Amino acid sequence: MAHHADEAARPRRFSAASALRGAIRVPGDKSISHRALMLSALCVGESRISGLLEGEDVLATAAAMRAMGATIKRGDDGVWTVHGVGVGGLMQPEQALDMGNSGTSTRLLMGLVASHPITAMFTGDASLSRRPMARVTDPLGEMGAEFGASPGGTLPLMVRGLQPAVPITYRLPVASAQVKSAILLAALNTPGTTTVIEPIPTRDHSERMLAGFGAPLTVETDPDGVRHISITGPCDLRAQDIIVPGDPSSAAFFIVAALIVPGSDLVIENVGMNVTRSGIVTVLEQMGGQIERLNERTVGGEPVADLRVRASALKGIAVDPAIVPSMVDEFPVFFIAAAMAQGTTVTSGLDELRVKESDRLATMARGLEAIGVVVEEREDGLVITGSGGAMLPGGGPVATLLDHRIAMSFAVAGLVSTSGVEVDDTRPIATSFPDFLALLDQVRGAGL
Ligand SMILES: O=C(O)C1=C[C@@H](OP(=O)(O)O)[C@@H](O)[C@H](O)C1
Ligand SMILES: C=C(OP(=O)(O)O)C(=O)O
Repeated sequence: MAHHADEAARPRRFSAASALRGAIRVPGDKSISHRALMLSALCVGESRISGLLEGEDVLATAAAMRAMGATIKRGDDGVWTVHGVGVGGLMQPEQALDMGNSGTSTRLLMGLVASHPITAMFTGDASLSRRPMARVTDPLGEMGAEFGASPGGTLPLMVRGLQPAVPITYRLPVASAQVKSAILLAALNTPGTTTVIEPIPTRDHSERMLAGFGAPLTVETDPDGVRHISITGPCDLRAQDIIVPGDPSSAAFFIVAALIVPGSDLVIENVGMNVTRSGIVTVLEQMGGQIERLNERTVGGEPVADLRVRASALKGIAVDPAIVPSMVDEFPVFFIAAAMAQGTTVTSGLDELRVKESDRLATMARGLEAIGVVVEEREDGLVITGSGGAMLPGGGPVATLLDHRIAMSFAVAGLVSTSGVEVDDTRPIATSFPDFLALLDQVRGAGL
């Protein structure tokens, strides 16, 4: 797994672009790709996955599932085949599971290990080793798993699973699809009914895919609108053919780029439009962004559309904190859109951004300052004064702190900058979007 420690940083200057045009396709959804590999590895028989994201985070999940017994291969046609071990059949990995930069791999796999009679050591890069894990070790500990963590409860962390594990009813204290999913995955091999109570809805890919694989999963919404998600285990999963739709979080960089680069008219094909993920489109439309949904359809049990995005005069807004979970990873690039809007954009309720690959509120605030944007950092959000469509001054270098989304966001900012934006390291982009730079070069036209 790449930790980038052994090679030099790869800085790049991103300069102003002329109109973005044409049609592009973004790679497969990262959240869905992780889950497709994990669930396929828990079936007896062969599953086939098309459109799998081949980014470093997903490859970390593939390597871990192989280390626990699954056979996972990529065909020359890009389709992945997985021969699983069956629920209950995970084997003890011989070496530490290297999770690289990936929070999703780490937290979901801890759930799987928690209800198997195996012990696994989880390690990761400097960014992942700072991220909080108590949010998963607390509920998984209630189910009977044991943990040996570094002081502060961070990686490296040892997980000893229990079989049979104990079913729990757990109310999520943070809005986190990773925590919800870790518990649901542990529930697959746990006798009895495990219930996750989700007061604030988060991405529901786990629920959709578990049901698709035949897990006995029920979702009930109580009179207060709170979701109760239950699985009764132990249960078998049935091997599937899965098509992974394009990642809206990756599409977001091109949506924002096309909105802010004058004269742009860009089609982004095959973008996942699950409402638990599409908040960025809603909010950009509220700001005046012209985003047309074409050819709406269902792919692999998920809603998908092609998006036609045209350059638009954006207006600053106050973003409703209720929409935050459906665009939690899109705030870095959203802040670039806000920097180009007319007026002030106010965001709040973004505490979770402080515990992502970097502290995304602080990292974005410092980067925006470095390129001449007026920004106020608050405890739970940023307040950004937009340029009203005028080019941003530019500058840098912007510190990306091992955070792929920071690197891509400032690459987009460079497209509307007078003097260019220097990004200190583009290597982290491979975490989620290995083809990002090639696609950007494809649509950006001639630099000024
Ligand atoms: O479940 C998932 O696939 C993810 C959930 C989110 O994290 P949290 O659950 O920590 O909010 C998101 O930020 C991450 O990129 C992917
Ligand atoms: C937060 C992210 O991922 P993870 O938590 O899987 O590292 C992300 O991709 O923005």
